[in-house]
Amino acid sequence: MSDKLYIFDTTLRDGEQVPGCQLNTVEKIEVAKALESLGVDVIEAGFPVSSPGDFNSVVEISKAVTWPTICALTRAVENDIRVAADALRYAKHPRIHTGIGTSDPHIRYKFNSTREEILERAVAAVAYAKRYVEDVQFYAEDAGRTDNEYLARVVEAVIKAGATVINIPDTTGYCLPSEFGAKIKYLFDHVDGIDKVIIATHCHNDLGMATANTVSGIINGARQAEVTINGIGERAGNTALEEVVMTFRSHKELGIDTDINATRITGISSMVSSLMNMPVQPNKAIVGRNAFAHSSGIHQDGVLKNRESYEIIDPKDVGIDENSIVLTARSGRAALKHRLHVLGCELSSGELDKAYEAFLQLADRKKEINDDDVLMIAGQHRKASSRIKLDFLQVTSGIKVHSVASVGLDIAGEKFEACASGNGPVDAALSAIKNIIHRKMLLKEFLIQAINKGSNDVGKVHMTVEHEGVSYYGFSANTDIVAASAEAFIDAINKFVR
Ligand SMILES: CC(=O)SCCNC(=O)CCNC(=O)[C@H](O)C(C)(C)COP(=O)(O)OP(=O)(O)OC[C@H]1O[C@@H](n2cnc3c(N)ncnc32)[C@H](O)[C@@H]1OP(=O)(O)O
Ligand SMILES: CC(C)C(=O)C(=O)O
Repeated sequence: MSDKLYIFDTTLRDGEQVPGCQLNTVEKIEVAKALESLGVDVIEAGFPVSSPGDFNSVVEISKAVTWPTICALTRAVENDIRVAADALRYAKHPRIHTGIGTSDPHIRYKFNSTREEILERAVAAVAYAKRYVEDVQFYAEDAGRTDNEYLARVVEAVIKAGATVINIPDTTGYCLPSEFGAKIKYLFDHVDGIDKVIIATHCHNDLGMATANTVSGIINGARQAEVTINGIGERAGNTALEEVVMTFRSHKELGIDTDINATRITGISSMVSSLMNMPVQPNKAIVGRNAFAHSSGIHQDGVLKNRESYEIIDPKDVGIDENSIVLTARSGRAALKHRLHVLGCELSSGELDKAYEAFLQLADRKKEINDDDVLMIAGQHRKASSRIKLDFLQVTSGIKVHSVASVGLDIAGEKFEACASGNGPVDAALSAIKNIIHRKMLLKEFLIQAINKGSNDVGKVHMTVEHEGVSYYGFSANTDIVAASAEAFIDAINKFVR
């Protein structure tokens, strides 16, 4: 039996505070429903007093969502709490999240106050919120930099006032994981009544330690993790939901788990990223596009032999069909062979060696080799066993000059050469080929496509050549589109010349 870790998602409150990430009510409902399907326990839907739009979003999310608790944030201010309670009136499980800064910098600079006064305001806010809802969560803002002894006094007092959940935020992302874990342990060791409430972590990522701090807090007794999808949030962001969930799924020996349906993680990550115009960095844990991509030969070989060589999570567990083997100049034969196999091309080991040489030459010119490139390389091997092969091709063309091509063909081991001019380089090259192959041939279809973007890219040529009333298809791909056209023409001719 695992201990349950409650997931409190604040994508729609702390995440939405980020400049450019604001969502309208319809979009927020869409995210809230996705969070519900994901299996989060609490959705922090907004800060109702902050604007009529945010108030309305909390109202509508409360109506739209059934299972999760709906939480609304307030300051330790009576009007904030009244407005939050009003916004939550349709929630099936409402929670008011109230609190105040408890660190010395907050007390001195933000509030120009004293520890005693702040303690009294904290208790009063919780007691006031209790008039409206049973479930009251208290946050000690900047708890990460709050003196532990004082923090323990505040926590004990708000528990006595009726708080059901106590949130210990590392608001400025300052703590070390050991320090944050020790803080949570200190509270468990020094606060009367702490066993009656749930302790929550709410860590920011200013030093890149949000997830580490959250995990450390949970190992030391916290049972609610406050997180956002993709880790979005103020400044460097909040703890990422996907990282916490998958840490506990990966470390079963910790005996802690969530109710999250992790196979929905990738889908909701893309949804939030696109609705909030917030791209996910490619190397982001779990949800970055490279999180399950292997691009170096040694890793690819290892993963192809057994996924677990380089993967601690099965991509299917987070909603990705399969990992990806990205072909680059750092890939080896194992990866190329695998891709060829997936594309239906089986090569002998000698052929694979040759294909690999061609692959490396192309990979040094292009950043990434895609399936069309691989097919092109495999196609070159088909060409190698063809009767007619292109031996050489030279073309001159330009503006206000005639295009001229000279072509050399190898036909069953015998060499032939011819020249021709044309109204463009492709026309000249094809005419030169016709001057060697004396057959009636009609070019019926001719299509050139760039495979990707960029002037260094490979061009694909598809061609249909009619001979004696029958159409023959020819294909080639080459970074030189005139060469690709000549090769596609020869590919088609090879199909009717014996
Ligand atoms: C760490 C966090 O993420 S906390 C949540 C942060 N999110 C937001 O701030 C977004 C929503 N905020 C808002 O819309 C506005 O700031 C409002 C509506 C809350 C307040 O607006 P204003 O009344 O114009 O105040 P303003 O934003 O300028 O200043 C904040 C005031 O709240 C006080 N305050 C800040 N936190 C708290 C708190 N937890 N409890 C009580 N008072 C607080 C400040 O001391 C300051 O008071 P002062 O004006 O007496 O000095
Ligand atoms: C309001 C609190 C929970 C917060 O967002 C923080 O301290 O970062």
